[in-house]
Amino acid sequence: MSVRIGITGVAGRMGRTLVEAVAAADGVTLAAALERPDSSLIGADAGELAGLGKNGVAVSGALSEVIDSMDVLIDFTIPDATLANVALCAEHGVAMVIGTTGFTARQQQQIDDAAGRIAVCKASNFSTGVNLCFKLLDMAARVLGDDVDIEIIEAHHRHKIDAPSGTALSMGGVVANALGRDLAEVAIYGREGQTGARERETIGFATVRAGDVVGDHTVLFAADGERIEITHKASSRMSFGRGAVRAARWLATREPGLYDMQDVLGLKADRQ
Ligand SMILES: NC(=O)C1=CN([C@@H]2O[C@H](COP(=O)(O)OP(=O)(O)OC[C@H]3O[C@@H](n4cnc5c(N)ncnc54)[C@H](OP(=O)(O)O)[C@@H]3O)[C@@H](O)[C@H]2O)C=CC1
Ligand SMILES: O=C(O)C1=N[C@H](C(=O)O)C[C@H](O)C1
Repeated sequence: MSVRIGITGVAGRMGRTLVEAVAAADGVTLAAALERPDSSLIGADAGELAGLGKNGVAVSGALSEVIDSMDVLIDFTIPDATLANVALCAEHGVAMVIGTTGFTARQQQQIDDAAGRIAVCKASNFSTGVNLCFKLLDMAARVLGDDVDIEIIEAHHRHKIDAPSGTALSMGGVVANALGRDLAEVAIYGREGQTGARERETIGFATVRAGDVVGDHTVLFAADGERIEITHKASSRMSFGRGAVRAARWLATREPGLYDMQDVLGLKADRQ
């Protein structure tokens, strides 16, 4: 059985990549493509928009009109749009893959609540490499403990609207958790002026926005006399697109609940 997929934000950088990723994957069909209701692209062919040639799927401006044609909605848009889609998907029993970043704690709670009714796979980063890095970071933090200063540096393209990146925050969460620290208490989001000396337990974040950088992340563990850096560099959005489509296929047969890419890749021992 082919999993029927809807993609919203289809004219965006990730939306177009996702159309390409669905076309390249086995066991999935593009059932619907969505954009803002007021977009000039409503009615355009989604395949042409993605540079693949016509695929016969016209861009729609209303999820309510096409929702019953899909098993899973993939959403890489903006938080407000994603939340409106979460509510409709929960009503219609449609699973969701969520790649959007920049949610507030309150918005995240709304997603958690919806996951009581539908299967949701939400990840700040759908690439296999970044998810492997999460495991490496956990191991590094546990081994290095409180003997190192930890700093997280990320770089993205000039169009990115949220900072730090969702991935950087997830990486901070992984190392904080491994060290028994609360990220909300120890995170330092940038430094300026007379900051005073660094306190060991803090976790610093530095953000670069420039040009067309797809997504670079480095976590630096610095001790006296040696440094370890764990770095991931994405050079193509297909690394995220392929992962999101893999997650959609995996999600189609799951019970309601909140999952992430670690579940999809089998990296969580307790969910096998
Ligand atoms: N988890 C992961 O692996 C990854 C996550 N991301 C995240 O995905 C999100 C999107 O990134 P990116 O593709 O670069 O951003 P873009 O701005 O290129 O794309 C977002 C698209 O969503 C559209 N959109 C906005 N509101 C709506 C709406 N109500 N209904 C339908 N479409 C809507 C936008 O339209 P318009 O331009 O007209 O506003 C735009 O086409 C970001 O949060 C980013 O951080 C990105 C890459 C990987
Ligand atoms: O906006 C992007 O481009 C990306 N966003 C995600 C994030 O915020 O971590 C993932 C990836 O780094 C690209």
